Amino acid sequence: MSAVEPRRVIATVCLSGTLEDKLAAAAAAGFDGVELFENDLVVSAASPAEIRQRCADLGLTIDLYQPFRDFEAVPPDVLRANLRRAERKFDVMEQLGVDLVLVCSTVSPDAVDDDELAAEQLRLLAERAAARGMRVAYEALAWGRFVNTYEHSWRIVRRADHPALGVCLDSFHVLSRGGDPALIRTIPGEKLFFLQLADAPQLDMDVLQWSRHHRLFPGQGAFDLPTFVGNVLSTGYRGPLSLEVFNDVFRQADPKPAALDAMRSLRLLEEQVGFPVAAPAPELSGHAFAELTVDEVAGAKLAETLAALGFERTGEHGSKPVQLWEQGGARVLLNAKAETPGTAVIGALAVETGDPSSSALRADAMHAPVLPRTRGPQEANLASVAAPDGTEVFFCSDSWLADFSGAGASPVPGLGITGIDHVALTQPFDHFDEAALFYRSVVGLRPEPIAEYAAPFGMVRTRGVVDPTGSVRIALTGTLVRRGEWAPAVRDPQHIAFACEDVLAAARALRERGAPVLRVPDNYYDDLDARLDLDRELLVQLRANSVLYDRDEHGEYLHVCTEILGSRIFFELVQRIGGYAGYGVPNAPVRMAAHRRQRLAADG
Ligand SMILES: O=C(O)c1ccc(O)c(O)c1
Ligand SMILES: [Mg+2]
Repeated sequence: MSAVEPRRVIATVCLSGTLEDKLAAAAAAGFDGVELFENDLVVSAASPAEIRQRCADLGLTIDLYQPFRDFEAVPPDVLRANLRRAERKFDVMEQLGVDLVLVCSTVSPDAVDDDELAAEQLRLLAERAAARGMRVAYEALAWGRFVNTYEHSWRIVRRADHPALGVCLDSFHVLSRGGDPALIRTIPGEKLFFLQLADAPQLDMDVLQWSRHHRLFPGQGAFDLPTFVGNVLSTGYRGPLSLEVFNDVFRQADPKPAALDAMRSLRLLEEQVGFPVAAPAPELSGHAFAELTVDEVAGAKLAETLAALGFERTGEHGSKPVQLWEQGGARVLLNAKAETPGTAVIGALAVETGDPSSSALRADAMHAPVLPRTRGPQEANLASVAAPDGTEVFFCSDSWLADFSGAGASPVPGLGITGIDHVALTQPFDHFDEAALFYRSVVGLRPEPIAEYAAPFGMVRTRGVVDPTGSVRIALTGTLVRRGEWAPAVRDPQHIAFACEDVLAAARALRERGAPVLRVPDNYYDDLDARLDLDRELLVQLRANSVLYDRDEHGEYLHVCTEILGSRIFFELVQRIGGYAGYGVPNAPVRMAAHRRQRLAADG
């Protein structure tokens, strides 16, 4: 693979805002250039020359002007009008300083199914473009009326045989139709004028709707983009890698973080196809700790619950109001820095890496800069970055423990907790796909398949991101849409799930200790019995102790939750038997409804 970095380009359609917002965001994220969408220019008060200057000031080139639609295979009078329209657009392009225009395959009722005519007319267009020092890239839309595969667009371009006419490849149009990207290798690289990249979730729907609403940045969906791009690069193509993502959420999202999300996706893709990377993600060996940001009141409640769970308060931070609680390999920090009464949120999570400084380098290369931090002279130098939802992610070896001193014995015996199994973060709507990509590209976790389910307060999806050895797990949850003000009594709950050797025994002990265990209704156990035909005695025990149960093809999962503590935290004890790989997703709606009952009862 070439050691030369590719040009990184983003289509203005990917981002929200006016053209000024989009250009500023693209430049701030480090893009080299943009595909300028006509709509963005038409609504702008700036002249094309001013837009050109603005881009130059930001260090951006305009790599493509688009789209030009419904040009080819038309009767003579329509052709005349289309050529006139094209000349007007060439005028605009001249002022913009852009020499490449994208022409999409026609969807017009005026067009006829005639490749010879299409090629002849595109050749005419290419001649007009060439006379002005410009070129035309012809793109097969997946829903094009006659031309809807890249092979077909290439046949027409070959037939037209003009140096100013080439193909624009768009991964969405190829992969959404199940096209074979290997045939791309038969196109000479110099006839590939442009490469547009988009991923998408695997949906069974009309391809135009799929494309206009659901595209994702590479690495966020189900398409095999590394293979696709590998094929393109093998032709000798060395033009830009350009993101063209039509997505309803991104169109409304703050363009600055959206552009960073886009840039991360491109960097990850570059790595996957063999471009040099600044720093590979080092191996991880587990969760070092989870830190809860609390106020005094919620902090006391959480401390009490941790004690009931058998945690020991083993230390105090040397210079900050932070307590360390431990059991087995599980470590929780309570940081009493919150000012809002009742606050209890996951402020930070920490992963153990053999090489914290490489992890920090990796994060920086993936556009997640290390956060500034104040520390005392003797304290460990911990690097952390901000996840899209604001959670701080630390990279640690075990030296951080030296910052804590003093110890206290637990008032009650431990409950067989061995470590943190996973940290579950409810993502603000708009940040779900961005978060999965963040953990993948910055931290080196692998996204698992998305589970989608109906919950009391909306359709919800959950996706785990896990390191290759399964030692670090983060469960991301989010709603599919967010409309209106109606909301559950607990907004965006978060939890820490502790791995436990015997959840039933632990649940029994918790009940005896009067710990705030979440009550699970009888209907759930009746349904469990109907669905899974569990052993009688096991079912009795689960029911008596409010323990939830699930199984998959690998094994079984027992879990028990506490009530919500403070604003949005609960703890969970989980027991994986025989390689169960999930998070008890079928039980999530039961838990959500139970937490609402608990909250309403407490408020009531
Ligand atoms: O949806 C469209 O119309 C459209 C326009 C231009 C493109 O490059 C594309 O892939 C789709
Ligand atoms: Mg396209």
